[in-house]
Amino acid sequence: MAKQANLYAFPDTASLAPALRSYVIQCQEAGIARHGAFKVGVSGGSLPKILAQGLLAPSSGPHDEVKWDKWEIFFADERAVPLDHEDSNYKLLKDELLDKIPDDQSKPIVHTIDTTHLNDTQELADQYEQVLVKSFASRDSVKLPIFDLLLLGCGPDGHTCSLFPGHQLLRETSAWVAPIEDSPKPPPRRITLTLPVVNHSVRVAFVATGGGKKGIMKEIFEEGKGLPCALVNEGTGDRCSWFVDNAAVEGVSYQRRPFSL
Ligand SMILES: O=C(O)[C@H](O)[C@@H](O)[C@H](O)[C@H](O)COP(=O)(O)O
Repeated sequence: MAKQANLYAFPDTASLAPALRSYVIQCQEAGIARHGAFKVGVSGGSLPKILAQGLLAPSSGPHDEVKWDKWEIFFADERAVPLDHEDSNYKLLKDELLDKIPDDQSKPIVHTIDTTHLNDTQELADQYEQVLVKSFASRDSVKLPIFDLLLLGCGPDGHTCSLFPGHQLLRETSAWVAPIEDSPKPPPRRITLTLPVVNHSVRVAFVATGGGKKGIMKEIFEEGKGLPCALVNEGTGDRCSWFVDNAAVEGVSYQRRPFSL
């Protein structure tokens, strides 16, 4: 049987966050061992807050250190808005996490969109793809960028990044970063990593919490039906891990795994 996504369920966010921290640190160490840096993509939603809960906690020792100076942060998707706009995923990450990193610690490199191209989402996407090209070596020599980790959310319709159910963007096979002008969830104009890039990541972690998620979690894990989150599960197998609370997976028939590294 093909290897399947890991489902880790916790009683609440307070117990999920430290496990997510351990998982992220493991990915960080693997990235540093591979290429001297940790290249991570993040999305918006509730993720930055839960991530901050885990990552800003005090270190329990040398094997539990967040090495911010090695981090290169990218956005799995971003809205075509200024960086200080309420809809900006960068602003969300900045407010929830980046601004709270203590002053005596180094700061990560953060790759934001180039807001001079906000009026042209194709150009915005192309420019962001060039940021990836520079960081992951030239596009000619690298077929797809390989993130050490993508940290993603799951929308109530099963979307992830800005890849929405039934949207033609799910069939994109060439671009690394694509524009979308008709996102069913506002704001409509965004850019997003494409499905091949997501599925090529060394590891993918979803964070989904709250009882509002259980209907869509049932669909993703029991039926699939081509939902974007299910396509990532299928494309990444056991490289994919879900960090959820019990409420989000109540009644979902899929084997939970005890969390351990
Ligand atoms: O760009 C967006 O529309 C949101 O960022 C979205 O993709 C979010 O990640 C999911 O809807 C999960 O949201 P929650 O984590 O808040 O449930």
